[in-house]
Amino acid sequence: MSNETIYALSSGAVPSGVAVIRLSGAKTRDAVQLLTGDVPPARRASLRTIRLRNGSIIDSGLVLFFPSPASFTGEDCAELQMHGSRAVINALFEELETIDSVRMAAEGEFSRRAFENGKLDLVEIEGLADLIAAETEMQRRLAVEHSQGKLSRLYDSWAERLTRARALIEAELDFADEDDVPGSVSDLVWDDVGRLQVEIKSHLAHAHAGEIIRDGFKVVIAGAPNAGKSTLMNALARREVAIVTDVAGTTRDVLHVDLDINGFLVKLYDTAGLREANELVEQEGIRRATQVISEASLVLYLEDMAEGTRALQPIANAEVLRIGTKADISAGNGPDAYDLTISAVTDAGLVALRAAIAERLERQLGSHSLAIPSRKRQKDSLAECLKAIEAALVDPPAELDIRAENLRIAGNALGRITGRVDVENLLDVIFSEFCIGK
Ligand SMILES: Nc1nc2c(c(=O)[nH]1)N(C=O)[C@@H](CNc1ccc(C(=O)N[C@@H](CCC(=O)O)C(=O)O)cc1)CN2
Ligand SMILES: Nc1nc2c(ncn2[C@@H]2O[C@H](COP(=O)(O)OP(=O)(O)OP(=O)(O)O)[C@@H](O)[C@H]2O)c(=O)[nH]1
Repeated sequence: MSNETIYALSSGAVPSGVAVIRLSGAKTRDAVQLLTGDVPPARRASLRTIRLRNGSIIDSGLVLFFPSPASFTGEDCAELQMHGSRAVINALFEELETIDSVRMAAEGEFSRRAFENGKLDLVEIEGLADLIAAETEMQRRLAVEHSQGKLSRLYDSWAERLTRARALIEAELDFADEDDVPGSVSDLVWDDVGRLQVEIKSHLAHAHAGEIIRDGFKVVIAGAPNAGKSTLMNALARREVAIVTDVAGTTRDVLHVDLDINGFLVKLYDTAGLREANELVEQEGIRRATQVISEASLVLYLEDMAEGTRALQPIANAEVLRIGTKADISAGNGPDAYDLTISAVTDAGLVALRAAIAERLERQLGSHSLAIPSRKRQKDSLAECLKAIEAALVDPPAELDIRAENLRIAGNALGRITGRVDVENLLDVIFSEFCIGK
């Protein structure tokens, strides 16, 4: 596979002002020569006319050549920066297809080659995928942290400590008879493994924050029919996402919008009004509402202050904000009955509500660095690492060779996160997340 040269459109949707077509592989130099008549000086943007073999002009563009190994993939790479029209790109691609062992890249194939050539590790690759998908400021910051190797360096340093510990234990095993490895060496080893255990535990405890930043903070609007749930959803989304009527039981399906609150992704859900329903569709709606409420990080529990109608209690493991609605027509039982009162008609209370969501979110996240895991894959391997360390430290201690074996298992779990240890079966899953051209 890797002796083929790949190409793809790496910039966004066409038409665009400029389109970047990337090439990587052994035939890159030949392809550039064929298209432009020469190979421009390394890493310098050079304006060239790009032609078909028969001499007719496709377009003029900037051409960059990155000789191996100093390129994104580590192979010979080139970029053709052309006018971003479908016709220009099609003509260029057709010409590239005529070159032997040059073909269109698959999703993530450039990044995969960068990984295979040791340019990026798996955490950096995942960070890059997250960076490309980032929509909010905090997602961007987290992704930058990952893509720049901050997390990888931490895992590598932990893996090194485990290796050092094992080396010292092996020495103790080898020289046990000779009595020349002082007992205190082994004490130092286990002290450090103990400290490592504490560090990994605390790191893992922050995974939840990483997941919330990457995947979003789930906020669910719940309450009795007609409480004003869909109206609030529309007001927060600033568009008509949900149907609003004065018919109780209008919302059936769970509706969803993404909000950006203080740079955090907030996933907001509108649910069917909670009541004893006889009708099948509404019952199903309520079942779905109950389900999403149970997964929420924060529930906005709405009550129409004019009606004072009490909904069925939602089943929330999450924090609940009690919100009195329709403040323009009723003050209800007074503000004390609610955490907040709002009116979607006058917009009263909406700024305070956004601030309250942000406050709950930031409180649930806690404040710490962004060198934290954000994916289940990372979390699972860290948990595995921790389990093996625990086994190595269990009291009363096991035989020394068994303890050393547990340290080896722990180190491998860390190595799998960065991809330095057997991960072949994971690669297809990870790289399929990318778009073509990355
Ligand atoms: N035009 C263009 N812009 C781009 C990219 C690109 O590929 N092309 N990138 C693509 O993601 C990002 C920048 N990331 C890059 C990362 C490494 C290398 C690279 O050539 N690395 C070599 C040389 C390093 C050096 O000279 O300092 C290497 O690592 O050996 C290039 C781009 C964003 N902007
Ligand atoms: N005066 C006033 N009316 C409101 C306000 N918010 C919603 N309403 C009205 O209350 C009625 C019900 O609003 P919806 O947003 O559909 O209520 P819901 O809770 O989504 O209702 P279901 O989908 O049936 O569960 C509509 O007629 C809205 O126009 C408000 O702040 N003030």
